[in-house]
Amino acid sequence: MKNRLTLNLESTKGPFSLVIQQCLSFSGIVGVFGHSGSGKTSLLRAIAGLDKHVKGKISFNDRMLLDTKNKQNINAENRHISMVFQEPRLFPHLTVSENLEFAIKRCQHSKLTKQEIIELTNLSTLLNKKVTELSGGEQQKVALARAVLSEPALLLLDEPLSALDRQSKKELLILLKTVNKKLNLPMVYVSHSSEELQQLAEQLIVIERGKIINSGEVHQVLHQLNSTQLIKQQTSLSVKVAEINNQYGLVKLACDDQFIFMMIDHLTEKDKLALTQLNSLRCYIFASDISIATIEPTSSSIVNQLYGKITKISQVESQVLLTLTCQQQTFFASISSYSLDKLSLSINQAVYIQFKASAVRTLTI
Ligand SMILES: Nc1ncnc2c1ncn2[C@@H]1O[C@H](COP(=O)(O)OP(=O)(O)OP(=O)(O)O)[C@@H](O)[C@H]1O
Repeated sequence: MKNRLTLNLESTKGPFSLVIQQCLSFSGIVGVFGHSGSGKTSLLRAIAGLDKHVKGKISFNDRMLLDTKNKQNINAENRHISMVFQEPRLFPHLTVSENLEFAIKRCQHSKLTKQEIIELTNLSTLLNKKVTELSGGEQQKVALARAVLSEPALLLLDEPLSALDRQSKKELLILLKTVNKKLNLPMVYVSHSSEELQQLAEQLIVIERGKIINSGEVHQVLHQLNSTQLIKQQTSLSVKVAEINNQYGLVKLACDDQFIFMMIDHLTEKDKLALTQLNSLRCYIFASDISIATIEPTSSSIVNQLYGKITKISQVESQVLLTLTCQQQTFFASISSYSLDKLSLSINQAVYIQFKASAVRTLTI
C-alpha cells in the first residue's frame, strides 16, 4: 500500500521563506535534494512539528498533523514521526543497550522487540559499550535503531551519513534499505549528496530557495538535473545482476536486452554473494566517462559498447551533452564541441556508446 504525505505549507524565518505544495504517494523512500541553505532541514522540521512558524496543512495517510486554519496542530511527540540527524544525539553517559532501553520506555505500544531491532541493525556486539567508545557509523546505527524502536509511522532522516567515511556510508545505506523493506517503514531522506539519494530514493524532490523545483521518479529527476549545475552529469540506472565473472573480476548487469560490465575485483566473497541476491542494483555512470564512436569499435579495450541513437544535443560553449537512447534506457555523454564537429554528429544518428567497466559506479557494494 502506498503512503500519502500531503504538504501545503509556508514558513518564514527572516529573509528565508519555505513554500511547499506537494502531494507524495510512495511506498519506499522519498529523497529530498538541494544545496546548503535550500530549505531541506526546514522542510523536515515542519513535517516533524518542530517549527512553530509553519502555516498551512500537513497530513500523513489521512491523519491531519497540521491545519492552521482550523486551529489543529498535533505536537511533535504525538505525530508518530521519528527523526535521525546528522549527529547521532545519543546519551553519552549511557551504553548502547541503555540508549535503546530509553527509547523503549518512551514508547508504549512497541510491537517490535529490542532484540529484533538489535539483530536488524547488527548491534549485538556493541550493546555494552558506551556510545562515546563507538565510531561515527556505529553511533548512527544506534541512532537509527533508537528511532525505529519508537515505531514511528514515518521516519525522517536529515543528512545521516554526511559525517561518515565511505565504508560506513555503504554499510548504513544497505542498513537503511533493509530497515525500509523489512519494517515497511516509510522514510523521507534529506541529503545534498545525489549519490546517496540515487542509491536509496524511489522518488526525489529537489528544493531550491525554499521551493520545490522538480519532483518525480528518481532516475528521471536526476536525468533532468543534468541540464542544471546542481549535480555532476550522469546516467542513473537500475539494473539486474545477470552473472558474476570471477576470472576477470567483473559482473554482468542486464539493462533491457543489453549487458553492461562493472568491475568487482575489490569485493569480498561475502559482498559478491550479496550482489547475486539483489533483485536490482542502482548504479550510475558520469557523462564525462562515456564516449561515442560512429563505427563499431572492434578492437578497443573498452568493455562496454552499446548501440544507440542520439536524441538530443545540448551545447554550452565548448561542452556538449548528448542524450542517447538505447532501447528503453537513456544515457548521457559529455563530449567536446571539437568531437561533435569532427564526427559530424546529428540527432537520430546511430552511434556506439562506450564506457569502461570501472566507470560504472555504485555506493552499496
Ligand atoms: N531559526 C532560523 N532563523 C533564521 N533563519 C533560519 C533559521 N533556520 C534556518 N534559517 C535559514 O533558512 C534557510 C534554510 O535553512 P535549512 O537549514 O533548511 O537549509 P538546508 O537545505 O537544510 O541546508 P544544509 O544542507 O546546509 O543543512 C537558510 O538560509 C538558513 O539560514
